[in-house]
Amino acid sequence: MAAALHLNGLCKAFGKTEIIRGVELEIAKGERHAIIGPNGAGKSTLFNLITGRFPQTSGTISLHGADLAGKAPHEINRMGLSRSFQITNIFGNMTVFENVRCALLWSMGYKYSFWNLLDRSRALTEGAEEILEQINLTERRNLPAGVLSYAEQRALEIGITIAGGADVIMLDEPTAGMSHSETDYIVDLIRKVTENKTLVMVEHDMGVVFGLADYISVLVYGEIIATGRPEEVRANPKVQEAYLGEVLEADH
Ligand SMILES: Nc1ncnc2c1ncn2[C@@H]1O[C@H](COP(=O)(O)OP(=O)(O)OP(=O)(O)O)[C@@H](O)[C@H]1O
Repeated sequence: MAAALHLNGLCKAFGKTEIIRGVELEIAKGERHAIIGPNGAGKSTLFNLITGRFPQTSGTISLHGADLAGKAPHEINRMGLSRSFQITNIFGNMTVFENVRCALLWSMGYKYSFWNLLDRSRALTEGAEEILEQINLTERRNLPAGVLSYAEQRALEIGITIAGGADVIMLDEPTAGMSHSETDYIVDLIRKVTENKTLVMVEHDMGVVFGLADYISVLVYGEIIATGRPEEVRANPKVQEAYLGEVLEADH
């Protein structure tokens, strides 16, 4: 079976500066995979390459075996990959329910185009209600999204990301700026909504990474210096030296 995501010899240069330098990475279907590494290592760039925001300089990216070369972000989204943004994507004046419904309409509308209007409207409403339930926002459904707490807005953002049923979910620093209790809440939510899906996330909080990820890849200066199970990565001397030693010390 093809990997959910396969990066092969992936490179990206901005002008003469090589930012991603020959990344090889295979993420199996159903795996929760975290990409960690120091600031400026290229994690966001890697995300932007996978999601089609930047074209790669060389190498290939495949999603379930299909080459993504030349595909626009919305095409990649419709092939089953959905990402969240560090900066929130929410419409503050629209209700929580409308935000989710709108995301569903956008990402699934084309599949419904042959349905009649009433069935389509009913399916969208039911789909949005299901997502609200999953992200624990059913009771907040009629509030303008702008009045939700920060953690609730991030939960809504995750709901918007999973709307449309993508099976590869990419989250960029999902717990950035959160307190411990908010972080625990969002981690539980991510675990729940990514059940049976493939998760790729960039995250700086090592508690989150080690608690959630099945596999971790460490990106340093545009190269993956290690990939493995959390305990293998933690014990890897190269990783300790390049990144984790410092971060884990800072955490204590
Ligand atoms: N569009 C661009 N043009 C030129 N250089 C860029 C561009 N985008 C990113 N870079 C450079 O690429 C390098 C990697 O940046 P990137 O944001 O991918 O790192 P990161 O690992 O996500 O960092 P952080 O953890 O701080 O978010 C940085 O030196 C950055 O200045």
